[in-house]
Amino acid sequence: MTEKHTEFEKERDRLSFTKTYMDRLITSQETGQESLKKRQEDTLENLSFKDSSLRYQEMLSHANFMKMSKEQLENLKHLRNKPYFARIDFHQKEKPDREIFYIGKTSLFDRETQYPIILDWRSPLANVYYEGRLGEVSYEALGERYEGDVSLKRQYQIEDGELLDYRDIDLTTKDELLQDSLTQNAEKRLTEIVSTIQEEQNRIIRADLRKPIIVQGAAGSGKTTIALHRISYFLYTMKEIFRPEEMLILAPNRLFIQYISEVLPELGVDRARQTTFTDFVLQATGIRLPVVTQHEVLMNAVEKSGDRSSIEGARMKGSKRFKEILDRYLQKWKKSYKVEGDFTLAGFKIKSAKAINRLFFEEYSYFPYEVRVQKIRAVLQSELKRKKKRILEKMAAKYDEALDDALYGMKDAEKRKIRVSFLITRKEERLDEIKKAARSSVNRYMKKYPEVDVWTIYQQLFEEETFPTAYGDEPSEWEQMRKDTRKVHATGKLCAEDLAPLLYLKTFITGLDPDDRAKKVVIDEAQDYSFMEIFSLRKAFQTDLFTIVGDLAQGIYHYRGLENWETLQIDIFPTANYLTLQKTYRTTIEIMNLANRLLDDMPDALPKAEPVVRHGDVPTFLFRGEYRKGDIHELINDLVKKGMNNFAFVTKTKQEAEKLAHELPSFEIMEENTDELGDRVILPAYLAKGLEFDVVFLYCYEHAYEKNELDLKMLYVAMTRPLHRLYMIGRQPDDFLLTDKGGLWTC
Ligand SMILES: Nc1ncnc2c1ncn2[C@@H]1O[C@H](COP(=O)(O)OP(=O)(O)OP(=O)(O)O)[C@@H](O)[C@H]1O
Repeated sequence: MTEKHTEFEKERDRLSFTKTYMDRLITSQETGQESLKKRQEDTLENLSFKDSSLRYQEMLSHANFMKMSKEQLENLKHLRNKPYFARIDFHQKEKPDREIFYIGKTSLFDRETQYPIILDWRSPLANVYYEGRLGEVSYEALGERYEGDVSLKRQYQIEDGELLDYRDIDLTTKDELLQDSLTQNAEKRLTEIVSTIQEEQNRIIRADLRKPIIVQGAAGSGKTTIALHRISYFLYTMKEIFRPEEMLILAPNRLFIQYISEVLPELGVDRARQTTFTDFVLQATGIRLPVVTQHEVLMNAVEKSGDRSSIEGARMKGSKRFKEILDRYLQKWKKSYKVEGDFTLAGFKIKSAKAINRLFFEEYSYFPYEVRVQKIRAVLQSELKRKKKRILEKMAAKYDEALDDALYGMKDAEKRKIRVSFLITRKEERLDEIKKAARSSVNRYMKKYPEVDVWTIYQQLFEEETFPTAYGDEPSEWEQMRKDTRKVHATGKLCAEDLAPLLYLKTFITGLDPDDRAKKVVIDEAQDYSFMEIFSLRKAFQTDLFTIVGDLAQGIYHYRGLENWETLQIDIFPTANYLTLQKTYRTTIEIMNLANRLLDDMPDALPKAEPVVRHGDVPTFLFRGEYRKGDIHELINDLVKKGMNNFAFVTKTKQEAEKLAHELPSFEIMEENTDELGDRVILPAYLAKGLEFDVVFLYCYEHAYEKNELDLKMLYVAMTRPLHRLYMIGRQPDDFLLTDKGGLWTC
């Protein structure tokens, strides 16, 4: 018997032991659940309306427990088919022996000895598997540093609970598991990659969780995937402090949310909130108006080239300069909260205007204006309550004194009678008046504060008289932007670039509702965010826990988006860790080489993406005139036979996508709000961002790509979408900036 064979047997035994242990757990959990269910049914049957709330609470906690163990049970059953994917042999310095640890998606402990049968991939010790190779290593857990020696790293191929193969990784072997996983098709959209996380990716997932992180990563380098794995790691490490619902994932569009949704449960983060920046701000501000999207602005500029005003407007409203304008406007608006006149009751001072203003402008200065107002209301109410009694007593005493004077000081009986009766009635009336006034005095006083509606306040900023006071000595193009904004607002719409300022004003004026708050935020495709957007999010959530991932080479909204990451580091997240991802996993060397050439013509000096060694067919140009519909279908059928599952036609503009949809009825056109990504789709390049397909056809009808920054970036996005094949169908190679170099069409 060979050594490998004996070892294989041992591994098979180990897998069988793990599965048996899991089976026993599953059976005991199922029995436990049955008895819990029975108990619940009994309680329900015997429950009457007279039962105490304690009984109901007991039932509720049973139900919660059942839910929890049901989830655990489902997890266990799911894991049983692939309990672990790797093993490390680790000899910790202080310990006498080497220990073997199996690493899987979640941990499993021996109930009696508490020894880990499986280690969670997110556990500190598992880091040793992802970091570096064999030999001396160290890891940190609960603030302690442990050192030791890794003598073996082994990867397993397990399917349906059966061990198919294993491979040992040493200094020379390449990661075969990774190679295997990359040759698969995009049948399941985005997947979890816990078994093949690479060293540079692991560093991002596990980078200091208390600090913000900014990641510049090439197309296909795993930014989206890594950001989601980082949430999973975050929740695992910080489970005592954070709940999944407190995480917010901001995606570029709804299509993308649907695209990532499959991987979230796999990583145990499906309860994290996922939305787009637009939807989030509309929800947080309660504004229900249609938005002129940035795609519309972009398409307007692309399709009707020449109209630059909306692009210019977007650039201004996304800038740091605009934040300063808003700050000035807020300062001015804040002044309207200064009250004049003391808060009194029946002429008695309850609180002076000076003291009230001090509360607003000094003591409560950390709160949004409206929260300060509510706090002042509460203070006035409580002071009124405290002082009202004394005022009534004083008033009653004043009348009683007058009564005494009348009773004992007036000699004329008739006059005395009239005076006494008047004073008694007046006293009652006056006391009633004061009590009545007390009921409404706070409300009346609070009317001194301005009425707020963030949308109205924002619109007022663009009024002819208001704007100059906020924008100071800006050049005249700001005046054009002001007029353009007014025009859009007059149609009952708002521009995409209005959202960040609205969120900013909302944060300072009213603050976010508790339901809208988040404690950790992930921003994907961050290159397309403007300074104002990221700044407003940082202010709104008042946390530094941001994971920001993006690729400047894909910044198709560069006119409004971030030009570089330093701006974020300097002005928004000074403590941020900045990391890069250069290796790219999605596509083949041939496709990436072609796409990489576009980077040479881009204004920013961006490093080229390094494809992980995977070869494929050379990208092909097809003349549209010669290539008819029938040919395309034939080509697709051929590719299906070769195992390709999903296909996308990517156009430069939306108009072209619509035209093509008429020609290819078996393909579905994708819109911003489409929430299901099909297997045969047509979409413009800006919507393809972040997505991937087995095969991509770049299609040009009449809108060819030109050598300007926007087109280069759109083409780069489009070219980096395929996993396996790239075709370009157009009138001429130049439509895709291709030139003939030695018989090969290249960019
Ligand atoms: N370590 C890995 N193991 C296996 N597959 C990986 C790994 N890293 C990334 N991938 C795969 O590479 C592809 C690209 O990943 P992802 O979409 O996260 O990249 P991205 O950087 O966000 O891309 P883009 O910026 O182009 O949208 C996905 O199919 C992902 O599953």
